[in-house]
Amino acid sequence: MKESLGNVKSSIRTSSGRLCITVLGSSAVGKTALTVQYLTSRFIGDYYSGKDMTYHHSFPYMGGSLKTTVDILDISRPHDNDVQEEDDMLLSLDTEKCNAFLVVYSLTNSKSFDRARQILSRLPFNSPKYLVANQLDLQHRRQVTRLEGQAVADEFGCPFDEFSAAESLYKDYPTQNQCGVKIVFQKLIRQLISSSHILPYPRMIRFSAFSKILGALVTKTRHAANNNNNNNNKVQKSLSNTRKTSLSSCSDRSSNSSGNNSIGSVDSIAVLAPEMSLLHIGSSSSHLLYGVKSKPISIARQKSSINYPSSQNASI
Ligand SMILES: Nc1nc2c(ncn2[C@@H]2O[C@H](COP(=O)(O)OP(=O)(O)OP(=O)(O)O)[C@@H](O)[C@H]2O)c(=O)[nH]1
Repeated sequence: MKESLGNVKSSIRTSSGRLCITVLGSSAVGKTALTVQYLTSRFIGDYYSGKDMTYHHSFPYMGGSLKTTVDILDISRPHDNDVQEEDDMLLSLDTEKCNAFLVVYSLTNSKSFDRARQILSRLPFNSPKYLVANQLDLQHRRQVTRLEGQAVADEFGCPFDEFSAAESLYKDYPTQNQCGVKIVFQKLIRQLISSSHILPYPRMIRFSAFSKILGALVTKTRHAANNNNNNNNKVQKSLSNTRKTSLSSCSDRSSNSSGNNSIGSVDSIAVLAPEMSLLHIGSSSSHLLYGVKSKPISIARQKSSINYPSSQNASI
């Protein structure tokens, strides 16, 4: 038991700073089965119990134009005695971290329902949560009614549903629950995205603003180069000043083999960096940079031959 709780703590802590869904509940309620059902659309039936698992899940959003990685922590509870240590750990969770919780009980087991209620009462108030009753295919062994489940969910202000992780095996339970497991996880991830610092790309950088600035700079520099060297030196000086304020994360992807520092090479992006720095919010900058890369840079390439990797190669 101690070993398992040790795993619980370290799993939740190592995932800090990333989007994370933690699946909690009593032993054998189907936490692993639901997680595997979401990730693979399959019910496997027999899972190794006694080990916490972390699944790294790539989640597309904004119509597939962006992706984020979500850790799904499946906390194993091989035994249900000694809940005190788990409670302490839940109470100590940092409310600032990006954690959402899926609390699971089996509708065939009233003790697991009581435990789910306790867990909900110990979770950070503002974290996204979902209460799920599993094993809906085992209606004949039901010990907890749907109304009871709904009442607890209402008490903690979270959504509630009844599912069967074995939905691919059992087709004879209410059809509104088909694909339900997927919807639960997707709702939680969307809530996490909107409550984290990952801001949608289209609101953050405007295509027209980007191309206007780039166009103005290209024109200005050509003009300066054609007229005289003094003016050109001024432009170069302003570029180097601006470069100091640029995003440091630009540097790793902006190397130019020719070493050319003129407009149209690395400095074009450095000049644009003050605009881009609007996007540089907290730990989520890599996601935002992904948004910056996807369209505007291909435009920049058309106008000024910047040699950047294509947006398909951009990683988050
Ligand atoms: N009939 C049915 N069986 C299920 C369902 N979900 C899980 N099971 C079975 O219940 C058992 C326990 O499932 P797990 O997913 O391992 O449960 P867990 O909550 O992860 O258990 P621990 O790892 O011990 O904490 C397995 O034998 C599953 O096959 C379901 O929706 N319907």
